[in-house]
Parts: sequence; structure tokens; C-alpha cells
Amino acid sequence: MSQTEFVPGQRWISNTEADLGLGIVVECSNRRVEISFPAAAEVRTYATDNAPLSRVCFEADEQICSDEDVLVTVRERMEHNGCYLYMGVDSDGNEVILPELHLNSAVHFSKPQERLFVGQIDRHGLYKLRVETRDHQYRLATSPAYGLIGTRVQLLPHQLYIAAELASRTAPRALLADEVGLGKTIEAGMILHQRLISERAKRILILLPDSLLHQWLVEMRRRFNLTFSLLDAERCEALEESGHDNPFETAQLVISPVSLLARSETRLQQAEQAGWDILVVDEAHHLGWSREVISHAYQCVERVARRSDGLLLLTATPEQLGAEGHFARLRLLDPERYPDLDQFLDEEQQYFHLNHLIGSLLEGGAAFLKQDKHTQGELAERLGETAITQWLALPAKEQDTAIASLINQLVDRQGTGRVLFRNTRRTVAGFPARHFHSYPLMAPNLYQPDADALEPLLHPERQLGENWVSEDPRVAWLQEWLKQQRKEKVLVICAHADTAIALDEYLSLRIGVRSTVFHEGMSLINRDRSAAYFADEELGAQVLISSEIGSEGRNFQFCHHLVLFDLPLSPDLLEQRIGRLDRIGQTEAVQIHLPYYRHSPTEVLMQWYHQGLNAFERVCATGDALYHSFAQPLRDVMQRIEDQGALDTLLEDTREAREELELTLSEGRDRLLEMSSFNAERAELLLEAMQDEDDVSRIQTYAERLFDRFGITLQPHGRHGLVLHQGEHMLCHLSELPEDGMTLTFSRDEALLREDIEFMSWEHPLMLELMDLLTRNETGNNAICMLKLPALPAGTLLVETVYELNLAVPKALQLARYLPGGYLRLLIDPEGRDLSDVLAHQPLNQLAKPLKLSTSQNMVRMVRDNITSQLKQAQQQADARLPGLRDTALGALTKARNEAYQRLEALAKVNPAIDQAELDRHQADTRLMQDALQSAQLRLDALRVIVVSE
Ligand SMILES: Nc1ncnc2c1ncn2[C@@H]1O[C@H](COP(=O)(O)OP(=O)(O)OP(=O)(O)O)[C@@H](O)[C@H]1O
Repeated sequence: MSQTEFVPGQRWISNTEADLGLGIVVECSNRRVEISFPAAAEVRTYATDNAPLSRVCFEADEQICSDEDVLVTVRERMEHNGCYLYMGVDSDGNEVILPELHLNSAVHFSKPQERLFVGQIDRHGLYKLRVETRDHQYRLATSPAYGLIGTRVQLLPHQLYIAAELASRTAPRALLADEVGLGKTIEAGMILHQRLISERAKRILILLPDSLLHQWLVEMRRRFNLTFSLLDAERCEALEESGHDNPFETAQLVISPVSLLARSETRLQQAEQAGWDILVVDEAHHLGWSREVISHAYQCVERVARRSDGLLLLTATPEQLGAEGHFARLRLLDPERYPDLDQFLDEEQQYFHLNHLIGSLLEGGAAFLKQDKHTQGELAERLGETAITQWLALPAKEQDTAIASLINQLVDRQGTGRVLFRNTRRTVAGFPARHFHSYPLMAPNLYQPDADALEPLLHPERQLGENWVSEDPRVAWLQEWLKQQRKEKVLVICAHADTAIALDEYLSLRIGVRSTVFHEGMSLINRDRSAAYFADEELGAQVLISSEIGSEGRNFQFCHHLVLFDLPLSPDLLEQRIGRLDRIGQTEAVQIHLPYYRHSPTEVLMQWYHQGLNAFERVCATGDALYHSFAQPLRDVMQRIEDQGALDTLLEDTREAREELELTLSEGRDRLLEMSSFNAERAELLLEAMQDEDDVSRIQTYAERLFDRFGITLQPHGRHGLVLHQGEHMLCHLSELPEDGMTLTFSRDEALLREDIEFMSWEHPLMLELMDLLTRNETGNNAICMLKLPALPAGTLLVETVYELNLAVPKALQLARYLPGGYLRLLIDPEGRDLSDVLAHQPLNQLAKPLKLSTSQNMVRMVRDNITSQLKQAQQQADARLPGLRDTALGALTKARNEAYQRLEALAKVNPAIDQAELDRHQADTRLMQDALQSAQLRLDALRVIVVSE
């Protein structure tokens, strides 16, 4: 505080509550001063010896405003009875005398020099933190891992690649079709997180089967800090009753069951009208489509998808129910690219040739391509004449590396390359083995093996009457077998809900096994309770009995034993069942157990799966296609079980067909898919960038200072953790710090183990809020400090200025990527020379000594009188550098964009809807960014005065 005495009528400003505007001294007595702040209608009383107040005082040439909104340019300031009188002229040139009492109270000082000159000086630490924060923000905004850093996930290259590839597109439209359990939900979450952080998406709708609602809500919150609102029928009604016309407009992030839209045209229309940036649909294979019948669920999704820029469809079994369904889902993503089923099927046939071409390029390299005119011709046909002429014109040593780009272009342009991503266990290492155990049992007398229909034969409980549990040897086997596995968690899956219920009742009530049930007939809450009871390590259930559909998509990888109480008549469903355990996070080999009746259709089916498809111990990617070819012979053999010859032939034929199909696929579509779904080099770059941002000591050191500066109280919690609480003197209210505090860790590994504590990354909401508050507001934008510099006489003032490019573009465009740095820093001496190269920011920070705030405030007048010309010099020098900065940024932008255009222009010919739209947006965005750069000005963001001491 300045030493001036308080006199009624004087104007002062609060250093800690600048929003109050200009205050008026009302009374000063008994070492207390009362100040009223008319603009905020507040009155404050302070102790006179330590009031956080600065005297407001304007100089000649400054503009001031009267309480009647008259603008006055100050000519002279006089003092009368301790108060100022300002002499000046108004905008019409009339002379005006304005007593300070009649200054406009709504004045707010935010510019660094304004605040410095009225004595609103920040702590030196806060200033340093502000500039350092700008450095971090720039580094993060230009990192290839931007938007993915804050995800609480293990860093898996195949997921990082997909997330980054889709995040880089203007609108993500894709079918995420990794094999079961490879993390499609996680990939989708990463993409959503990236789009939200970069502000490229605000409204997101996730449509799910009922059974997955809770799991998604939890995964989004726990792994991505994204809080979705669950809109089901009940919630929608409640919202309408409380006066909301459209429940889908009450939240930005919404999770809903598909069934809600399928059952109610009103809800469907509401979801449609609400409009979304991204629509996500999990278990998209349920969206049935054939030439003859288009399912209602498909039509619902199609209608909402039309109102959404981005569309992510998730399915582990993209071709379940045949190529038609697969085509239909691709058609949702890009209707123009996939107008016709026959054309699509034709194209699929072409993959073999394309793969052959890629194979020869990979094998023969540049030497082969230079000589082989036929391959050159084929490339010219697929990629355009210029692609090959340009390649031929390259110097010999560049040709080899440029082959990779030709291959990438070929992969890009193959049918589904841009919209379909499928990683398999073959490409993602580290999955445990699967072991199959079968248990032949004698069929009971009540079982009639000669029934006509297959259904009761595959599910004998249908034949055994009401008391089937006592009659069925599979139940007796299960009971005995469970006794030997007392310490193991066991998941039992059967086809029907009523079977699951009866089994659960029998095991828990009659045998005393701790069991629980999970099926589609249960409410969501009860399903989640069951899953949680099963997951509980100490007091939880040993056995979970689930129906087929009930467990789809659920995570049970903490369990290692799966009992198949029966077999589904679909290889994809079998894989779905095994996939509950065989997922990322499974730590042991998965043991698959099948009790079955000897000489029954189930035995045939088991042999077909095991010996024909090898579908128990490996993921069988060809299963669905082979089922379509062999469905009839398989059924025939299942109904003629005594015909061993027919069975042997079936198994032999299936094996051969599988091997052939696998070979064809591995030479054709699968290899292309593999290439377009993963790029090891790019994934490696991302991984490194993520690991760099995971550097615990860097973030921890910075965050602790940041939290402390904002008044948060910190207590250590383990080596890399903290407990945070709101302190008594918070700089401002923080919406991301809960009232009851927060326990956190800076270590990703620890965060993965301890789900109950927050993962404090550079992209945690609290971190983002604090960094934003610090750099968007005036907090820390000026300081005065002392520095010993023998080369300069004591008393010399140096002015450090930090300029920011004022860019009028939405954050979503991420223009920072093209800027040469986060800010422009100058250090001006009294002769107007820039010493920034001689004395860099960091050593200066370390050497400079902070001053007490009261000392700084006492220096205001001296500083103000002396640095005006240095500030002008700084602005002139900054302005002189502006064209150079702009040119560098424009150059980087143009280069990056040209590369993107080239690729997109070629792709747009193949995928008109997606890639032409992407190209158009790219071009429009580029124009916006170019305009913004052309008109950008440098704005003084922070200012530090360095007083050279002896
Ligand atoms: N990067 C990761 N870090 C930590 N856990 C992960 C990661 N990826 C996946 N998981 C875990 O692995 C399990 C499977 O992931 P997810 O549910 O995303 O797979 P999915 O492909 O969607 O499965 P499904 O095909 O059954 O729907 C989940 O428990 C998920 O939390």
C-alpha cells in the first residue's frame, strides 16, 4: 500500500478484488478505513496499515471517464485537500475540470501497464508462473498428443494411432471394429476427449444397448473426466414435467439407450432436433439391414446421424449377419461412397489385386518399380498419371522412401481404408492364451435326441421339464466342478435368461454357492449391482450366470474361467462370450469349459468350432463367413449325429475352407485393413509425445506452485500425489475443485492402479481451469523485481515485455500449431536496446529477487516516470517483428495445408462425401486462419520491470 494517507473522497482500487471497480474513501478513523465501491454496490473496511489497496492516479495524456460517461483527456493533475483534480478536454475540445470523486466507478484496469501504473502489482512468483504457463500451453497445443494426454489409459499404440488419426480429421466418421476386447470404447473415449479439449465438439450423443449404459457412464467419467447425462424414459419424462420442451437439449453430453428412440417417435424426433457434433453407437451390429428389411433401430440411427457431423460406430463383429449389414453400416458413415450393395461386393473382390500390387512394391522396392512398366501403368490408373511421373522424376536415393508414400496412397484409397479401423490380436501383442476344456456327459433319459427342431437339442433344459435343474447332468457337473474351484471367479454364460435365473436359484439357494445373475430382463440398476457383486474381490459372488445378450460388451477380465453352459449357433456370438474375459487387462490364460451331452448336436457344434474353425483357442475372424457357407451342412450333420463320415467330411471341408479363406484374406482385405488401421511409425511418435508429457517431476513441480498461488492448500500424498483443499485465501472460486477437496496423483501408472484418486495430467479439468484463469485474466501480468547485474549501473530499469499474437479465430482451428512460439519476449534497456538474447527468461527468473508488494507499490511513481519511453520502444520493436512472425506462421500453415490438400484431393475422388467435405472445410478453415494471421496484432500480455541493484 502506498504511504499516502486516506482522505474521504479519494479513489482507491482493491489489489485483490479488481472487479469491484474504483472505490471511494468514505471514512478513516481508528486505524480503519471504510471504502465504498459504487460499481459493485459493496462497502469494505480495511486496517489502514495493511489494506490491499492502491491509490488511483492518472497522468497527462491518459483518458479518463466521468460518472456521466464523458471522456476526458488529462492535461494536468492538481491536488486539493488530499484529493486530485484533473484538468483536461472532452471529445468536443471543451475544457473540463474533473474532481476524482466524479470519476466513473466502473473503471477496470486489466492491461499490464495500466495495472502497474495504478500500483496493482502482482507477486513476482505469479508473474513468472504466468509466463511459464504460456510456455506449457504452447507446448501442449503443438504436441501430437494434444487432447489425448489427459486420458487415464495405458498407452497402447494401436489405440493411440486410431485416436490421433480420427482426431485429426475435421469430422470423425468411422467404424471402430477392433476385435472383441481390444478397446473400442477406450478409442471412442479418446477421440471424444480430444475433440472436447480442442473445442471441436461440444454436443455428443452416445446410443447404447440398455446393458451398457452404466459401464459407459463410468468409463467416460473415470477414464476421461467426462460427465455424461443419462437420458432414459423416466428422466425424459421428469425433465418434461419440469418444463423442458426437449430433454435432449438439457445437456451437452448425453448417453441414451437406443431402445428409447426405437420405442418413441417423439423421443426420436427430439434427439434428431437437438443436433450433435458427434454421435456414437456401440454394438452397431444390432442395426440390422438387408435388401428386403431395414430394421427400425437402423432407421432411427440413420435419422439422428444425419444431424451429426461426426459418427462413430463400434462393433467387434462388423460382418455379423453378413456383408449386407456391413455395407449398411458403412453406408451410414458415407452414403455417397456406398450407394449400392452390388458395387460394394464387387469392390471387395478387387482387394486381392490391390494387395498383390502392394506386395510387389514392398518386396521389389524402387528397383522393381523403375523397370516394371506394367506396375507403373497400374499405379497410374489407381493414383493418377502424375503420381508415377513425379515418382520417376525423383533422384534415385529418394525413390525408395517415396515408395512408402505410394503405398500409403493405395491403402488410403482402397474401399474402406478411411472409415474402417480393425486391429486384431495378431497386430496387438500381449494377449494371454486361451485353453479349451470339454466335459462329455451322459444325456438323461428325458432327453430326446431325435427331435426335429434344433433349438431344444442345443438347449436341453427346454426338453427336461420344470425340474430340469435336478435332471440335467450339466448342472450336477457344474455343482461338482465349482467345488474344486472355490477360490476362482467363474463366469457362466447360457443362451436364455430363464436358464440363467433357474441356475442361479439352484446354485445359491440349494447348493449355497455365492452366485448372482445377469440378464436382459433385469433393471439396469440390478444388472450393475450384480456385476459389482461379482467384481468384489473379498465378499463378492464366486459365480456370475449371464444370458447371451446380458453380458455383451461387459468387462469381466478379472475372472479367468468361462463356463459355456451351451453353445450359440454363431461364431461371432461365441467370440462375444469369450471376449468378456479375453480382453485388455486379462492377466492370466483364459480357461474355457464346456459340459455337453455325448452324441448330441452340441457335440457336433463343439467339434465344428474347435476342429473346423479353431474358434475356442483363437479368435476366428473367418467364422461368420464360414458359418454362412456351412450353415446347412452343419445343421444336417447336427441332426444326423450318428453319421460319423458326414461329420468328418464337414470338419475337413470347414478346415480347408478356413485355411483358404484366411490365406485369401491375409493376402487381400485383411492386410489392407491392417495397414490402414495401424502405422507403427506414427504410433511411436505419439507414444513418445505422451511419455514426454507424463514426466512426473515436471508437472508436479509446476502444479504445486500453481495450486499454491491460487490459495489451494496442499498436503503430500505418497510420492507423486497430493491432497488439495480450498484454502482460506483463494485467489478466486474454482469450479473444478470440489468443496470436500481432491486426492490426486501425477503418475499415470499409479492412476491406473488407483481408480479412486484423480489423475492430475496437463489436461485434467482443474489444471486447465487454473492455466486458463492465469493467462486469460490479468492475474500475474506485471511485476517489479531486483537483479544484480554488474555490467549495468545500479538503479537502471530494464523492461521485460511479453507479447501475444491476438488471433481472432476459434480455438478449434488450433492455429497455435503453426506459430513459431507461444509469445514474443523483449527485454529493453534505457537506450532502447533489446537484451532478450543476452539475458534469457529462465536465468533471469532464477537470479531476480522478488520484492515485498508494499515496496513494489512504493516504487510505482519512479517506475512510471522512467519506463514510458522503454515501453514505446518495446512496442515499436515488437511491431517491427510482426511481419516476420506472420510470414513464418503463414509459411508453416501453407506447407502443412498443401500436404493435406494433396492427400484429400486424391481421396475426395474415391470418398466424395467424407473427403470432399473434409477438403472443403480444410480450405475454409485455412482461409479463416490466413485472414486471422494477416490481421493479427501483438498485444502486451505481461510486463516486468527489473531494477538493477548494487
Ligand atoms: N488403454 C487402456 N488402458 C487401460 N484399460 C484399457 C485400455 N484399453 C482397454 N482397456 C480395458 O480393456 C477392456 C476392454 O476395453 P473396451 O471395453 O474398450 O473393449 P471393446 O473393444 O469395446 O470390447 P467389446 O468388443 O467387448 O465391446 C475394458 O475393461 C477397458 O477398460
